[in-house]
Amino acid sequence: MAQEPTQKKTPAARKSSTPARQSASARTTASAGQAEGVRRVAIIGGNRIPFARSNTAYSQISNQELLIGALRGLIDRYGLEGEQIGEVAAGAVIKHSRDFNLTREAVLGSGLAPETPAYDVQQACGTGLEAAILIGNKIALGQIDSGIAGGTDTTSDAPIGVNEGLRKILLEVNRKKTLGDRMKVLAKLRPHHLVPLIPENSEPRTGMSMGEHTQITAREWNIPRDEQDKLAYESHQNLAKAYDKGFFDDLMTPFAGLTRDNILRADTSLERMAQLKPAFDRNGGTMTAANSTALTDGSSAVLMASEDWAKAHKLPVKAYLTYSQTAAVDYVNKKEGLLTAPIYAVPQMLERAGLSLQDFDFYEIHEAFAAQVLFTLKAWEDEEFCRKRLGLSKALGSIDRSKLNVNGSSLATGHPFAATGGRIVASLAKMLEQKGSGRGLISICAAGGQGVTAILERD
Ligand SMILES: CC(=O)SCCNC(=O)CCNC(=O)[C@H](O)C(C)(C)COP(=O)(O)OP(=O)(O)OC[C@H]1O[C@@H](n2cnc3c(N)ncnc32)[C@H](O)[C@@H]1OP(=O)(O)O
Repeated sequence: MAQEPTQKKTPAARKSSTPARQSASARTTASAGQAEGVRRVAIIGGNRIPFARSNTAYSQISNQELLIGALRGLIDRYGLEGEQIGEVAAGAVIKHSRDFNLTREAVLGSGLAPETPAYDVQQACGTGLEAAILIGNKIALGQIDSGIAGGTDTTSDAPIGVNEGLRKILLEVNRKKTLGDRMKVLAKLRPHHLVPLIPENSEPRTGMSMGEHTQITAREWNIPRDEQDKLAYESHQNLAKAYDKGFFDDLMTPFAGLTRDNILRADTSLERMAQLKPAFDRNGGTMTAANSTALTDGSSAVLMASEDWAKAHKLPVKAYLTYSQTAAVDYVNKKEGLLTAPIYAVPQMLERAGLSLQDFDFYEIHEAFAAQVLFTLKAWEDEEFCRKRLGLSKALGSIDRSKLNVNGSSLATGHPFAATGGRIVASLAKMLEQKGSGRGLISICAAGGQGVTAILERD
């Protein structure tokens, strides 16, 4: 990497400069060395609806209905009909202005007790995981005993805004009291005012899409096309196998005629993938429709609780949320890679947990793009980068790739932005339950140069 170091602080210096964040976000709760008065945060289980390629099965369905779909399945699975839950935190990355508190509206339509408080969270693609961390911290501190974290997104039903000129005219019309005055304002209307504002998948400060940003970082890290295609291919194979062995039977409820993610291509081949044209840079770009996530509609929800609440409800605990960490990079002035923040968040979290990168049974690295996963792993293997940029004494090292995204990830499931965190938390908790004990790492990159990471454990 040619860029200048941006994080020169030693881990100790970092620690003293952000005391409040450490206590609140780093240690949600833990089995060992647990702070007094901090409770363990149990993951009871999750539910999602099958994810759908945009403009397919859910094209006529709103975000609110999608979120209700995930909540309904969770309510049925865990006997929560009419139950008052401590809090529900969820969100959508793209929502209509009418959905000012989308989560509350979804709760009112879900079958949970109407006295259940609910609110929206927004942390781009990290929304679902951030919601789980929020709920987890409140459970850990004894502020609530149970909670649901979730997320939903639909790019099929994306809001279309009126352009600035028309908006100003309409507001002015609204302020006028007489018909005559209103007509005078309306007379200012010109054809160009009718051009709509279509939502864009681009960063407001650069005007570049996430794919364009990521293609630049992929090039800086020399991530070959065939490695990206292979990762995408394996994601599809792993997801197909997970369906075949019934992994999703108690993690998913059919919705609007779908019983499986319809982005999954169990029959794709590396040869077919190799033929695809670059999607974000025609001049030698390595990222394509196959090794990038497709635009997706879907939702997810995860039930979390204190151990006492779980016991009282006779609900077994699948895993515990023990650590979390968010980080951000300066992709505007320092030109750091837009989706590189998890590269920083993970070592900070590991340091606090007293763990190494190799101390995990499962790695769930959200596949925003295959290249993002690959440059994240490459950065952790790069001694110079780890010393200069992460303030470490040596490289974090490699992971055992057979433990990575073993039941498929976003390239195969799709990525309805805010729903991805809930999908991953629920799947990982189940993987730990199936294994009997162990530890899993979650890493999610997000727009705005941010990253949200967490650790789940089962003892
Ligand atoms: C923090 C974050 O998470 S950032 C990530 C946020 N998400 C994004 O930015 C979304 C990025 N993705 C996109 O913008 C779009 O999906 C794009 C631009 C990559 C591709 O869009 P499209 O060109 O509309 O994709 P489309 O589905 O039509 O696929 C194009 C071709 O690839 C083929 N294809 C797609 N996936 C595969 C696959 N796995 N195997 C084989 N062929 C495939 C399709 O069949 C299609 O072929 P055709 O042209 O012969 O019909």
